[in-house]
Amino acid sequence: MEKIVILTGAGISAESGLGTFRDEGGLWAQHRIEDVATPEGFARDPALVHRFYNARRVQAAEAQPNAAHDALARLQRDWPSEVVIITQNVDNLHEAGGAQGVIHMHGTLAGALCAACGHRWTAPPEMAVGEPCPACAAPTARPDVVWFGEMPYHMDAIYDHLAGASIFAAIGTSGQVYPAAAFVHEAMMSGARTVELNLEPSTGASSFDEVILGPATEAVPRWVD
Ligand SMILES: CC(C)NC(=O)[C@H](Cc1c[nH]c2ccccc12)NC(=O)[C@H](CCCC/N=C(/NCCC(=O)O)S[C@H]1O[C@H](COP(=O)(O)OP(=O)(O)OC[C@H]2O[C@@H](n3cnc4c(N)ncnc43)[C@H](O)[C@@H]2O)[C@@H](O)[C@H]1O)NC(=O)OCc1ccccc1
Repeated sequence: MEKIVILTGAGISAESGLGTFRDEGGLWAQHRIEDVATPEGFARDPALVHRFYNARRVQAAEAQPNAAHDALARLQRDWPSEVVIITQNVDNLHEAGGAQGVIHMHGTLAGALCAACGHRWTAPPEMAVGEPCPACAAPTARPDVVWFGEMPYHMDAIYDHLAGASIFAAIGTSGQVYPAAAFVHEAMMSGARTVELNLEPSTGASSFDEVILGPATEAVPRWVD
């Protein structure tokens, strides 16, 4: 039976009230990537970075999954074969929508990470500079997210899933950040049928067999059902 692999981006959470990165007034319009989403930025000004992620953590905690998240969870339940969801998003709206085993390749807002010993724990709503690690007590707690220049999480598992995909779908992503933006090529190489669902054609739209345009809360349930 056909294995489905799905990659999601900020666009799937936009209608849940979580800003995307590159759209008008998006996160990157308000903040310089270099300052808030790089290890160098964190070393330079950890207070600024914690403020950025604390605000997003509080916002994400109040957000509700939308019809697109729900539809993917339903597909996972009803499809007779494996449906794998890989997300670039650091919110947990897929899980809140009922999805299982979601692969967070860029980490999660809900997690804290010790930059000294690698210990992970549940992040408090507001992380503070110098927060001690519960394992080694080093004052080097950081958000458990993948910053630019850092290796994304679960890459081996992701490449295995892409190699076995019969259907690859990219939903709500602009296709501008790597290695996620290259997953469509990995999937095509293993003979998968590829479809993009987005508000507008992404940077990599021409690489897909099919492009379905529209808001995720309309396009995704229609594609699933
Ligand atoms: C800017 C870009 C050129 N730079 C990179 O890609 C860099 C460098 C790089 C690596 N390889 C390259 C090759 C070429 C060029 C550059 C590179 N990549 C890295 O540094 C990565 C690490 C990148 C991760 C950075 N962290 C993020 N997030 C976590 C933190 C945080 O969230 O704060 S990235 C962050 O931005 C990206 C945003 O993209 P989208 O989610 O697509 O969001 P965007 O706003 O752009 O687009 C939204 C889309 O939705 C649509 N939309 C809007 N509303 C709706 C709606 N309602 N319905 C449907 N669609 C909608 C819009 O039309 C739009 O198309 C996401 O990945 C998101 O996680 N690490 C790495 O490469 O390690 C080595 C390596 C290499 C190979 C293999 C293994 C390792």
